[in-house]
Amino acid sequence: MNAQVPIDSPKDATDFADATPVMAQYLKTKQEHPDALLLFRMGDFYEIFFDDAVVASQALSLALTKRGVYQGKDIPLAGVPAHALDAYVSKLIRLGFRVAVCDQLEDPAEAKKRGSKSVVKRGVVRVVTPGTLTEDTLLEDRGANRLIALSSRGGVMAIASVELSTGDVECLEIEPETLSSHLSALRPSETLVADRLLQDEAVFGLLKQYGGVLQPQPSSLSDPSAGEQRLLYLYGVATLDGFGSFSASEMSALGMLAAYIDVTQAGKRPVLKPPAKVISHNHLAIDAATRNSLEIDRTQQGKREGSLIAALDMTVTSGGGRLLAARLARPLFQPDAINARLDTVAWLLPRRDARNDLRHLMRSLSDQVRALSRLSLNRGGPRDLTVIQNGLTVGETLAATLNDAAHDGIDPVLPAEIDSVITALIPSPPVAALRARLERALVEEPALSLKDGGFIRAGYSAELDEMRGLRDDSRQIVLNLEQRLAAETGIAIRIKFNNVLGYFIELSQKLAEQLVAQDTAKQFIHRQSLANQVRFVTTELVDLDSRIQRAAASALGLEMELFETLRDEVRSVAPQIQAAHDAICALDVACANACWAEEFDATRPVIDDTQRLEISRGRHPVVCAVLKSQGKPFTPNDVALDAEGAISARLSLVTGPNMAGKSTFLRQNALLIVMSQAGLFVPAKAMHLGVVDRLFSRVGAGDDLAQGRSTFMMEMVETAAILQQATTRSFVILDEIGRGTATYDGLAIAWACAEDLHDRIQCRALFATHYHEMAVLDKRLKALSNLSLQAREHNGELIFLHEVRAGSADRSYGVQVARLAGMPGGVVTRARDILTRLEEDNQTKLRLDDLPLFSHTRAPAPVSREHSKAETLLKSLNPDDLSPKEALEVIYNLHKLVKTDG
Ligand SMILES: Nc1ncnc2c1ncn2[C@@H]1O[C@H](COP(=O)(O)OP(=O)(O)OP(=O)(O)O)[C@@H](O)[C@H]1O
Repeated sequence: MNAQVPIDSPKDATDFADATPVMAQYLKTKQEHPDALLLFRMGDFYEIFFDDAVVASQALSLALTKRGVYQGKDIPLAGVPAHALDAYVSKLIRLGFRVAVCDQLEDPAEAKKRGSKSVVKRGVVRVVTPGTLTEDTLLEDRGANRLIALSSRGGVMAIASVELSTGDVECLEIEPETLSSHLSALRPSETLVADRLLQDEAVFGLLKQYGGVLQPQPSSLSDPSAGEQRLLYLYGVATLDGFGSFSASEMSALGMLAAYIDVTQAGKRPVLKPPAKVISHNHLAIDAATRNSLEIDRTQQGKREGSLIAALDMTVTSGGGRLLAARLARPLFQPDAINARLDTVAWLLPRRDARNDLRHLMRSLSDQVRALSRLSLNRGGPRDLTVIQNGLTVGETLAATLNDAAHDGIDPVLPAEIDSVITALIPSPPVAALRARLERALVEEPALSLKDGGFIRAGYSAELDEMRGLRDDSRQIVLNLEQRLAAETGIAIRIKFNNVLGYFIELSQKLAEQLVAQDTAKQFIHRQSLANQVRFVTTELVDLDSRIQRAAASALGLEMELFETLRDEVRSVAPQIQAAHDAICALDVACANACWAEEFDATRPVIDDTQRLEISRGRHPVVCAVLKSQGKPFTPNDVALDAEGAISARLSLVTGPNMAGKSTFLRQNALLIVMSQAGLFVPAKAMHLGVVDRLFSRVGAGDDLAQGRSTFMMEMVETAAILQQATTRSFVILDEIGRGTATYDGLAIAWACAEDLHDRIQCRALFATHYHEMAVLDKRLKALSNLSLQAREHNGELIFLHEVRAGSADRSYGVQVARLAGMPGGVVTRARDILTRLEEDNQTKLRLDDLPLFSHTRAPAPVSREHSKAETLLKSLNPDDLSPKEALEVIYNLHKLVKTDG
């Protein structure tokens, strides 16, 4: 949802004559951020005024009150405690709002020095939007959070994408018809798009569906040359030459991102990697409908549980989890690149001990790049430094472990990926120096917040140690004073502290009265009376208080300075930290796949650029795991397809009873292709894959009522897209095309699609159908074969074998499956009866191998219907004549009859 914030704040508010100085400051800030909810820091709260207050109070269930008057009207007010900001912002973001956070930029005491009426300086420190989150509390652990920009120049479309929390930036040129494929691979949380492009209905429709929150941008922001300037500023470089060359549309998209980052981060520059240029043709294209139907990263119900990634993900770091998801979202196309990934898994597979050591080490890591991103945006704390330190230390140990494994004599050839992982993890001299410094500087478990201090180790800075000494000594002096006053007065004096009064003496009412009655009472100055307590200070205590505050403030101030120095040092080696992090993610993914391969007996696919697909004893990675967890077996199946038709058919028709496993078989083969091209081992005995350029799946669509399309219409739209876009190198699975319409229309459409796939497109394809009549196609189409899944009837029971065999099935056993599903016995018997008659009828009326002739068909003749025994019994009764006992008897009789009927 892209929530619009209604703004009722004064529009012509240039002079704010009627406003108090603080309100004028608020109104001016609001004018600069009209589209965001403004959270305005006042003391310990973020206050929200005017219509924002009304909206926020509803969205966050806050009390709506009022404070002051503007132009004769009360000003509505809501507020959230400053310490709980993240939680509230997160809720607002989830609801689709943009939130501008306006902070106090100086200590109120500073402002007071300028005069009693002066206002504390405030400014918007960031605008929080769904695509620009950086806080762990606001982000999903294993999910990417991308902001993208879509642009079109001279007929060329481009997407630029940034993940602010990890620093990943990329851009790519795309063909307009592949927009859905790219959007569904990137899954942006927020999309920037030039106003002009939104007028294109097709683009708008896709963005609405897959683009997250849309942020239309004026065309001035999509100008490529202005974009270049913004990029230079964002990266703090004088030229972009080092980044490679970008087309006008890529530059326009990158420029939109840069402008948006500048606004939302209030001018702070995150550490970003140079934009990686993605070449669409180097990847397997998977359109949105296919991705959805294959349930790669989530099920059709939107859950991770039950998806391919959930079944495969054995990574131990969140970065590794994100990388695995990214690799599955965008598998590769070049055999060399795929084989390079597979080499790594193959190398790790036999080294079980080393793998366990590596995984154990990686488990101790926190998200380094997210910590780095927060530090670069001045949002990080001491714990983020610890995360970096730990990452560098563990990285070095990982490199050493890999080095040892490389010399274990099992296989002298080191895969290129492992080699580059080791290189990235061995620290350069400045990184090693930083690690050593962080180790010396930081305490083991620093506080979360910078303001709490105490994170710098004693002994790191002599100056800090001295100030802390002073502060701690003063505390001892307070204790001494407490004891002395107690001795002098004979009263158990307690010295306490709070932020308002500083140090004070607190006594119960009774003790206070005793104190006041004494001669010594003069030195005690009354400060406050509460219900049961009275508070005093003494001049000595006030003096001591300010000394302590000064020492504590200077110690904290110095700690902050030390923090900033360390942070800048971290920032200066950001590229090396990012490279080490990326290396760990790649290692994690490879180790995870090796572990998965070991547990699920997976194999390395042979990848080349033939046009074959041969799988021996393949298994569906998700269904097989589910059945395994229930202690049930999964039946492996083979497939052999060759687009050139040399070693096998290129198109197989798959028939078989309902529930026999047709859909599972189709999807399993598509998923094994996705896994192989993502560089992962696959659940099969053997697999040979000639790389696929585009993968298409049309499997059981649901209604898309939101778009006003029926099931059948959706099915036709998706099938049309497949037939228009598939190439000889594509792989297509079509499941029960045409089932959503009248039988003959459906059969005609399915038939024509199969012919088109076979004759014109000539790609590898599996086509499941219940139209058994289509089996005769194998006589006409030379590269088409029939496969079927078998079921047997045994003692009236239907037994599914889940085994794929050559040849076609002759029956669907739909009626038996209906019975298994618990359909009432009477309906099943009746259906069986109708089926027999329809079959007899069809045999005389239809000759479907002459398909074009079958349009002269008649609807089947109505079938006479006999009453069941239960119905006859019921008809013979008059309920009014029955006693309760007789009625009960009738129920028992009916039950018996229905059981025998069923
Ligand atoms: N190879 C297999 N080994 C074991 N069980 C299987 C296998 N394939 C499928 N199954 C089981 O059979 C169920 C039905 O499979 P599936 O949905 O693929 O059948 P179908 O033939 O497509 O059915 P329909 O024609 O009704 O859509 C699955 O949920 C799974 O539990």
